[in-house]
Amino acid sequence: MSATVIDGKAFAATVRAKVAGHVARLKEENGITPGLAVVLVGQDPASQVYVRSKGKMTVEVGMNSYEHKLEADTSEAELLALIDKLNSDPAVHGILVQLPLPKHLDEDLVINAIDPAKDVDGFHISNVGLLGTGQKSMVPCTPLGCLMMLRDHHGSLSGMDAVVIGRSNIVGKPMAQLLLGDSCTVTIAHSRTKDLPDVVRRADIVVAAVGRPEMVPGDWIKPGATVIDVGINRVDAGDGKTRLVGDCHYDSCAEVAGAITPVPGGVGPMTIACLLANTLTACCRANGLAEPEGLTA
Ligand SMILES: NC(=O)C1=CN([C@@H]2O[C@H](COP(=O)(O)OP(=O)(O)OC[C@H]3O[C@@H](n4cnc5c(N)ncnc54)[C@H](OP(=O)(O)O)[C@@H]3O)[C@@H](O)[C@H]2O)C=CC1
Ligand SMILES: Nc1nc(=O)c2c([nH]1)NC[C@@H]1CN(c3ccc(C(=O)N[C@@H](CCC(=O)O)C(=O)O)cc3)C=[N+]21
Repeated sequence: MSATVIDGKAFAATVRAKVAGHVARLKEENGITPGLAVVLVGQDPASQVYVRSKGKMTVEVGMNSYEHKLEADTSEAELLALIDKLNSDPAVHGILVQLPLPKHLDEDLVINAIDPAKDVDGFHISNVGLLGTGQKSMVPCTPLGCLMMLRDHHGSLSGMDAVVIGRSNIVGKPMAQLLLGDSCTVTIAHSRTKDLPDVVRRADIVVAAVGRPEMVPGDWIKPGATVIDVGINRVDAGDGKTRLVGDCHYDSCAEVAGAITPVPGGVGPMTIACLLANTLTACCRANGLAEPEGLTA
């Protein structure tokens, strides 16, 4: 069998076009322009690339983008003061603090200082709790993007066996909550899981969010299963250059799977599209306007 390739790049473009349509209407009918503030602390090159591409796409869909680049040695008090300012700025509807933060800053403290209504990453404890109890919340972008692709491919996910490999707060745990919300039977695997290959072999849906290049081989995949590869790993390409690979071994998984997301061009672009969708949703909620349909979980 040769898997259907789920084209995240193309799907993300349709999500952004939908967002852009709503933004245009918000401007015209309500005189409101959604605004997204991205805060980057330090000079990590990979983070700088992401922040630049987020800013570019924010502007492309018609929103205002506010970038705040702080020195690596910024104090916690300075960062908290900036978040305070953004929390009370009515032009800012979404706030994203790029992770990871430099070691001297307490990530939990910083994230929980963001107004939950503006927490477009969905990392604030209030949003985590709302998601866990099935209430309206801000849903983390990467898992939301994965869910959108799964729903689009399968229609209903009800009753499917799903295995999420990875239990991080930003991907694995919220992904498991969303799959449970769609009535999958969910297993969360991690570094202490016994017989990981056997666990993965039971799954109709495999979401890999580990951070280990090409860790999941094709012979772990149940024939016909759907593989969502969240991993973004930069590896040596041999010729002095580097290339991106996922957490799944693409060629061998694609031979057995029914459907698979590529890296690059899979989950990554959907993450950014969902960030813009969340910013639009936050803006609508802040202004008491109807939320766009199909852009939240
Ligand atoms: N496409 C996108 O938009 C995004 C991609 N990513 C990528 O997704 C990947 C995961 O990110 P993130 O969740 O932040 O990573 P973390 O490092 O926070 O979590 C990794 C998880 O994988 C588990 N793990 C590690 N080794 C193994 C193993 N050998 N077998 C089974 N489980 C293992 C860990 O288990 P334990 O808890 O026991 O240590 C942990 O739960 C990375 O490649 C990252 O770059 C992340 C965010 C967005
Ligand atoms: N507060 C916070 N929120 C995040 O959502 C967040 C974060 N911090 N820190 C870092 C991770 C990583 N992440 C990615 C987003 C897009 C791509 C993406 O668009 N990737 C392209 C390739 C990009 C390239 O070529 O490097 C693709 O997969 O096709 C990847 C990774 C968001 N993260």
